[in-house]
Amino acid sequence: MAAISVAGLTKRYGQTVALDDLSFRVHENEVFGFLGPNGAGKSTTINVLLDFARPTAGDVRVFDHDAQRRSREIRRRTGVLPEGASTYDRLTGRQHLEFVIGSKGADDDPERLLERVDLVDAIDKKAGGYSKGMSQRLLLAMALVGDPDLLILDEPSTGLDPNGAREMRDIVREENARGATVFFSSHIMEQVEAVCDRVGILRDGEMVAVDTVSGLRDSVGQGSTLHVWVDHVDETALERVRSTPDVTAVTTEGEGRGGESAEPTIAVQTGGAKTDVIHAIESAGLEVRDFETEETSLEDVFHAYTTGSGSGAVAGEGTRTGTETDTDPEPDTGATEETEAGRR
Ligand SMILES: Nc1ncnc2c1ncn2[C@@H]1O[C@H](COP(=O)(O)OP(=O)(O)OP(=O)(O)O)[C@@H](O)[C@H]1O
Repeated sequence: MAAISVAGLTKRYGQTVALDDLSFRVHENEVFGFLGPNGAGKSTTINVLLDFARPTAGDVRVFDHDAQRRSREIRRRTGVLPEGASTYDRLTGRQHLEFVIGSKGADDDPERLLERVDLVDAIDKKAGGYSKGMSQRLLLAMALVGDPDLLILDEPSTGLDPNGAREMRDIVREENARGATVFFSSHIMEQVEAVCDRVGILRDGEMVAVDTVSGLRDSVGQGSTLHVWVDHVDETALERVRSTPDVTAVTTEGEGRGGESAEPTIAVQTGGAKTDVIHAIESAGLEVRDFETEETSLEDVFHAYTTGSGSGAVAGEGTRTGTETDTDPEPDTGATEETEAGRR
């Protein structure tokens, strides 16, 4: 059973198509990174998963429950850190947590939750006096109440300093080790790369790629870039490098490292053996002074897919097949349609 199954999801706001026939699955107990530029439709997708926005068309299931008809059950099993959520100035950290614990019928200890996010010292201080990062830590603690089966984190590192961001990643890993599925929406590549098993890239309401980070790297066809510093460059050497297996692009740079030396550089994009490239250069009589490899970053992959140069592969995906039916006869009336406040 998939933790999240989205099939043919379209969401329109008037003339705006926020989501366009979107389909993807998140497996149980995976950390799934949901990436996309501003306005791609990430928050809209999350709002539909939690029934804060109703789809125009499509089938959306969380733990095999229909997202509209079984939203109460889904929300009970889900911890959410919504993008742009704020805390209540007049309530303390403890009171925030007690409210969530009570409304979920959980029995967590607020002190233990705040220890996890390194905020226990401020447990009885009013959130109005919290810094942005402290508020974000409190919101993360609120999402952890009741050991949810699914954690939905929308831009969770907003307002966090590098230490806070690292702690947040540690918590994602701990939650995942406990058995939780984590749906991690962000446009910060490093965060996603550090914790996610698979990544989906959304562009203009469409999923343009779903794969592991390394699979996505391969799919943009760049492999890695080998920078080779040489004594001089000539056409014979470049031609030999171009005809080396798995080399996809060869460029030269006149400046050496730091810009002050005259050492020219050959930059080679290759999915194959680096030694083949070095041999090709040396066989043309050039002296190789140094070389280094630059892996394609997820940022490069993101750029390729969100600016139109990606290959558009959606790996390991498939829309839901079969004839699952939702058995809940009681439609949940707790939905708040399309309101920002409804996400909190
Ligand atoms: N309540 C709404 N009413 C009208 N249009 C909306 C509403 N919510 C979202 N949209 C539009 O839907 C599209 C997708 O927005 P969404 O907030 O889902 O994107 P996002 O990927 O979360 O962006 P960001 O990274 O900036 O948070 C945008 O064009 C946005 O303007």
